Amino acid sequence: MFSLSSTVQPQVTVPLSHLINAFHSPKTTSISVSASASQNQHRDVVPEHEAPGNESVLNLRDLGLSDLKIGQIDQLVDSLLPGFCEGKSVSSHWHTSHVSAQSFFENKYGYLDMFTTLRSSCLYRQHSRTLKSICSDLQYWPVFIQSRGFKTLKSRTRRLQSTSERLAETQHIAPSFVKGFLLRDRGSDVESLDKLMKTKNIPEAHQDAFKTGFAEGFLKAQALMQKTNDSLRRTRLILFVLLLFGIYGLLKNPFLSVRFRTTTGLDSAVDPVQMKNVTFEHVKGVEEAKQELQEVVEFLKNPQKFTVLGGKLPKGILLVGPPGTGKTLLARAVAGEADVPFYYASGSEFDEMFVGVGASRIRNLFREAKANAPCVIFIDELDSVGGKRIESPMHPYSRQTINQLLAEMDGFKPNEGVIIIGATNFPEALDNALIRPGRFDMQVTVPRPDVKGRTEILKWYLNKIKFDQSVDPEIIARGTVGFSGAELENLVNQAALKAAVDGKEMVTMKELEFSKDKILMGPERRSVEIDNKNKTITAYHESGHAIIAYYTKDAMPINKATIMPRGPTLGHVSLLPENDRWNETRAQLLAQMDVSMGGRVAEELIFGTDHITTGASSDFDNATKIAKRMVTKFGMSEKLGVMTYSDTGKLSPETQSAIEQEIRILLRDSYERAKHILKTHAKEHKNLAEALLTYETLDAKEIQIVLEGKKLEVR
Ligand SMILES: Nc1ncnc2c1ncn2[C@@H]1O[C@H](COP(=O)(O)OP(=O)(O)OP(=O)(O)O)[C@@H](O)[C@H]1O
Ligand SMILES: [Zn+2]
Repeated sequence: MFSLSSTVQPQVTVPLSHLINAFHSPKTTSISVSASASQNQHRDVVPEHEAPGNESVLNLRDLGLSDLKIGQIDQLVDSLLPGFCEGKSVSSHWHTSHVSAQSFFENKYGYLDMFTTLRSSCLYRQHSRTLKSICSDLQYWPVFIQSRGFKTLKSRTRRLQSTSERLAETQHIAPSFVKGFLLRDRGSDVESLDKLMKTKNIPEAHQDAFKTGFAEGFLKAQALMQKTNDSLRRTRLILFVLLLFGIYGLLKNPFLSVRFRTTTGLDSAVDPVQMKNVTFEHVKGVEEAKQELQEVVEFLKNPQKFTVLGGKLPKGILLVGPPGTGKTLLARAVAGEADVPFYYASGSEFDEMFVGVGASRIRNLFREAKANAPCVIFIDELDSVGGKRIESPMHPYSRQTINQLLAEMDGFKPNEGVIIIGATNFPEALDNALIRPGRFDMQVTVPRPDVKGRTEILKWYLNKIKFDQSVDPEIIARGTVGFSGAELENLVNQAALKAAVDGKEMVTMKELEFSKDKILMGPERRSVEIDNKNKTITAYHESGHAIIAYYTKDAMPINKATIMPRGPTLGHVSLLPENDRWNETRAQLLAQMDVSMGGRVAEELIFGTDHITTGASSDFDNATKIAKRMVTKFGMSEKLGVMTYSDTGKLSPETQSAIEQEIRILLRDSYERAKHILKTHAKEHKNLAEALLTYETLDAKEIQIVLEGKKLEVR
């Protein structure tokens, strides 16, 4: 509430000239309001004794009114000077100015005119050239900043004050927030109300009322304004920071967003990782690769040793091998063995749609690495950055990226201590420039592990879980030809999960076999309902394979037989090679064909020719492939001789039919051999099929027991 107490009379003596001066708007400052104009309304007005020019300028702040609301001032003025507000000369101006905005632009649009603001600031005067260009750029932007909240009486008083002192500046009416910045540090020349009343001879009787009135209003307004001021300050700060960002962005790079992306993407690319915890101990089954990389480790540990002898080590090493064989692990182990920083980057990170982004990432990566030499830079999927697909519309800047990589590799000396290790699954896809001497000139093959390697890898990962002593990693290794290190790790993990699900305390062979089959053939399909007739057919079919494998000298040993549906199959028999087979003999190939034929032969012998099923198609596929290779590739047919026939479609019709003839004979003979074995061992065949119907799955030992005519222990 802003009201003067009722004791205050309307004819209170007020320093009118001061009030008038204080309420003057910029444009009326020069108009001197003579005391006589209002003399007839107030009897005790102190006469104007000072000329306007000499009079010390007084404003609302001097009176402690700087935070009063407009309405409250009106009220105050009205109670102090009844009829004053009706006076045309001053009051009309007052009313107009507090409803209108700071500028015509703002009045019209309700937004700040940013450009006028900038132009009117002293910043603009100091850095006129830079800001002028920004202004001219900015004005085409459809950005307006809402100015709500800036129009306070405080800012108006400041304006009044600065106006009286620097009239010229007020020609450009700057919004209050800029004014605020400009006037913020000015020293206050506020005189105390006491001093003021003394110098202006306010009668003592009215001094208290005068003070109380002002104090009340001041406090009230202060509380109301506090909130506005806080948000005002915050908004000022935000706007200022945004403005600085904008200016920085414009000066630095027109592609502001790209710039930010680059930096964030790059950070992850150049963060070195100290790989002390990974050593060659952790990489199993790739002994040759480890040996070749050992000298790189020596070099990183002691570069001087190599420099003294004048030896040059390759700058780049290319690890080539199928996915999951441990290439990344090997590169980490090199850094770990030498105890140097390891920089990991994936080739696909450098593949960017924007000009120069990939190249600049490479530049940064190498700059960072060189500063921390000796170290290892590892670029995974090198083919995606160093591939041959130049000028592809999907990767318009890949050429730039390759060039940058080449330039960086040429840019440091061989003995500087930076070793670049690249990894790829397709060395053929690499740009030739990358694999010439001086770049990735050393190739290390990381193949799929052999049976010995697989055993080692399985042992390594089995040691990380709880497993039963009966587990024989070698048996699993033998049955996982072609598995990579990553797949073997997965196999052990799946077995551990299976054991946990089944509530077992340890992983046994059963879980390991289970997860092997799951990876090889897909998950079991227990939910599939198979009728007894089909089950019986499957049991005899699978037993047929097993019997042939068991009684054929050169066939692989049986590992397991099952009639549990899995993936697309209804059952299967798995055989285990004793070793990885690098070479196969004619007898071995024929034995494989015979085992394949065993399924169909069994169906025919047991259920009759009319009841054979479609279930043998993949067996025939397999047998036919072997026969065809024997004839056309391995020179194992007497009739066609030791000659290879690569493109059978281009051969003469005679040769083609001769090949077909030979394949047919091989298959027919194989079928007959299988028939002979199954007829001979009909009893064992029946026993095995019935055991399968009872137990669903039989392992090698159990099959042997059944075939020896012994009884299986009840499980
Ligand atoms: N020889 C191995 N010895 C031990 N663990 C291995 C081996 N090979 C692979 N692994 C396991 O498999 C994981 C994946 O291997 P890694 O990432 O090194 O393969 P990669 O050859 O780099 O594959 P990609 O070509 O897909 O990048 C490794 O982290 C490790 O746990
Ligand atoms: Zn079959």
